[in-house]
Amino acid sequence: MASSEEDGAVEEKEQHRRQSAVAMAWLTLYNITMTAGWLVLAVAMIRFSYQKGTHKGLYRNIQKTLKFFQTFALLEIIHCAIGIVRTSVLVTGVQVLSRIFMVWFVIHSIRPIQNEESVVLFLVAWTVTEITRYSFYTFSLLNHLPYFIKWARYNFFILLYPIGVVGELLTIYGALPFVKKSGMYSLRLPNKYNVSFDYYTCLIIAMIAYIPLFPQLYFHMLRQRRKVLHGEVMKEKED
Ligand SMILES: CCCCCCCCCCCCC[C@@H](O)CC(=O)SCCNC(=O)CCNC(=O)[C@H](O)C(C)(C)COP(=O)(O)OP(=O)(O)OC[C@H]1O[C@@H](n2cnc3c(N)ncnc32)[C@H](O)[C@@H]1OP(=O)(O)O
Repeated sequence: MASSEEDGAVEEKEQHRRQSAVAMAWLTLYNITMTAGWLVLAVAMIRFSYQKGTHKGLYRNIQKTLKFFQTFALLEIIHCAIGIVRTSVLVTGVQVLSRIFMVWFVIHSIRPIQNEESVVLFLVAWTVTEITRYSFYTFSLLNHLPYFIKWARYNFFILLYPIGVVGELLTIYGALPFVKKSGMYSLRLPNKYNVSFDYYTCLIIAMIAYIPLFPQLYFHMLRQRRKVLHGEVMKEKED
């Protein structure tokens, strides 16, 4: 009896070990792919600016790569939900979904704003952040993390986060007149479903949502920074 219980425990441990190995292999592959994707985007942005000397047309030039890799990041919510990554589903969900919203429901959908300077602002902030973040995860998983990458991961965001947010908010703000004029994605009464939806109001609500949500993400990163760079033990994780 005791022996069959021991066998069960050994079997369970072995299964757990195999599952973590698969998860680690998948995360390494995922992070390498994402680092490469955002690097391709950075090179394309630099090359475009160098050749054309203007930001006009930049978004159209890089849009396919941006859409692909930012949409692929939806997997991060799944990584948290299934527990292969020790991060809150809520924090990751807000971060990833707000980006998806920007990419598909703002820049992709509202063409007249694609050449705004504010788009460049958040594109640069996102790109530098993601190259640093995914290379940080990759090197950490490979147990060869250069200090510079670790430092960059937990310092760059201090400036890049506000820059990205300002870029996003200015872009949404710039889109409002076009949305109002075109009535896009809106449903007016009367209609056969008997419901109304106003995309213009939805965009204003999204902008207001930054006020409570962005500080949560920023303070989360500041806590991570204290933990990783200064070795402080956080109450959050102990609980
Ligand atoms: C749907 C309608 C929406 C309407 C709008 C609502 C408004 C919302 C406002 C939101 C504002 C967002 C603005 C934003 O888009 C602007 C920008 O991004 S600008 C550029 C600057 N940005 C940043 O710096 C982003 C920083 N954010 C992040 O890093 C993450 O997204 C975040 C989830 C916030 C934090 O990351 P995390 O908690 O994962 O921190 P760590 O990196 O320290 O990792 C914690 C542990 O998890 C392990 N981990 C995580 N991911 C991976 C992975 N892919 N592979 C391997 N391991 C991973 C990591 O190693 C840590 O492990 P451990 O604790 O064991 O060390």
